[in-house]
Amino acid sequence: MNEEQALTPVITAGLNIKDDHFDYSMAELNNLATANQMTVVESLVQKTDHRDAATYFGKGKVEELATILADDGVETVIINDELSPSQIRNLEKRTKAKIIDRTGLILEIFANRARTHEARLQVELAKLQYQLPRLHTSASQRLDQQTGAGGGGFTSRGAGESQYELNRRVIQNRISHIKHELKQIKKSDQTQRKQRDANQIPTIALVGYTNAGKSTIMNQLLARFGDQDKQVMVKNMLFATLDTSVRRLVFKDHKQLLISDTVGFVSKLPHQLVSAFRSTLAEAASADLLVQVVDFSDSDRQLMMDTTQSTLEEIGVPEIPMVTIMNKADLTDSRYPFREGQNLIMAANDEKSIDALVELIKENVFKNYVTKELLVPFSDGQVVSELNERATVLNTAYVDAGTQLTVELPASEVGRFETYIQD
Ligand SMILES: Nc1nc2c(ncn2[C@@H]2O[C@H](COP(=O)(O)OP(=O)(O)OP(=O)(O)O)[C@@H](O)[C@H]2O)c(=O)[nH]1
Ligand SMILES: [Mg+2]
Repeated sequence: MNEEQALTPVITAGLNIKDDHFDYSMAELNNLATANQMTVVESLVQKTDHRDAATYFGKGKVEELATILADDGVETVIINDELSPSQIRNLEKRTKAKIIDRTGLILEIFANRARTHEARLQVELAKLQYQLPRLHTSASQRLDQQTGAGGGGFTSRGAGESQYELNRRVIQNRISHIKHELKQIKKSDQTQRKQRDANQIPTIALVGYTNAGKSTIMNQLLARFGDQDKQVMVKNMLFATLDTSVRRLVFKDHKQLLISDTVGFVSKLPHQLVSAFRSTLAEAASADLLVQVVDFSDSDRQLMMDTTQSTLEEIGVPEIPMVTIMNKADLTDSRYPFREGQNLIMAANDEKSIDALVELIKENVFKNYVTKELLVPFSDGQVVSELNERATVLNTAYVDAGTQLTVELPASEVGRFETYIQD
């Protein structure tokens, strides 16, 4: 992203209807705006007990908003909620500004940030689904049928079809086209995952609120146990990661696992994006262990953990064992690394913390491992190489009858080596 790009000045506005977390969600809205190359000039809040059906804010507040916009010379307003299409239209009419609701803003961030083909398709799909009910039906939108204007070039208008109907049809066609393409991608992803499952390498997934430090932790693990060249992007910004990256970690004892870094969650996730998340998080859904990363230095962390939990449920991630990492402890007074059952207080940039994290992960992922003594005749040399590759060989000795090994291996694998096991 071009850091030099000019920032768009905006005013953020919210309606507080007895919401205990209102200040938090307004602060988050401002961060979302910042993440979308905007600069928040002013924030406007109305405390009320209902939303106005026509203009969302009450009449007085709308006037106040229009005055502030004129005084500040700002032309864009971001609203902390999903508005109905007519509320957006009415507000635009009365304020003469461009109105973007929270959903629209998050969709814009995703659209600007998506990199892979799949992520781009997912975001386009979400945007089209958001646009569909927001198409204008007013008479002014009905263009002369002979001009064929605005038809997108690849479809022609049927007899008696209005511009509105045409736009609708173009969007619907595009939606089914994208859905089809996504299905194909999903199929090949599933094949890849099946292959990984067949390789029996356990997988873990980093999940949690946006900006908690998932990618930073991924990179620290890669630096020590993976491919240094395969680092992922870290940024102090909401939604730095949008695509899932899967990497391999190999520990000194030969045990290996696959780790995936995923998109972060945010409160009030637009429902149009839920399926985009579902597909991005398919890696998490099939993981053996979820590593929830929490920003321990944030006073709203409980809310973030609740959001993580409800988002995982919403996108249909099944009950998978989870450990919780209280990250960024260096910004708190807490002692770290500090382990408490399945929780760990740590800091991503602290070596001892990473050691403790690896220990916690290994305990959970490799818990069904057993240690066995094996005697492999020299004639079965390939078994020794297989064990060296796939199991943790703790000791090797050569005796007259063959190779004697002490190995640690998954209980599920024991059967395959039954004939060599000595007891
Ligand atoms: N002080 C401190 N900062 C951290 C720590 N871990 C991560 N950060 C910072 O927090 C910011 C966000 O880190 P990321 O790793 O990008 O967070 P993420 O969870 O991947 O965020 P998304 O990709 O947006 O979901 C960056 O500026 C990191 O340098 C930590 O333990 N201590
Ligand atoms: Mg990230």
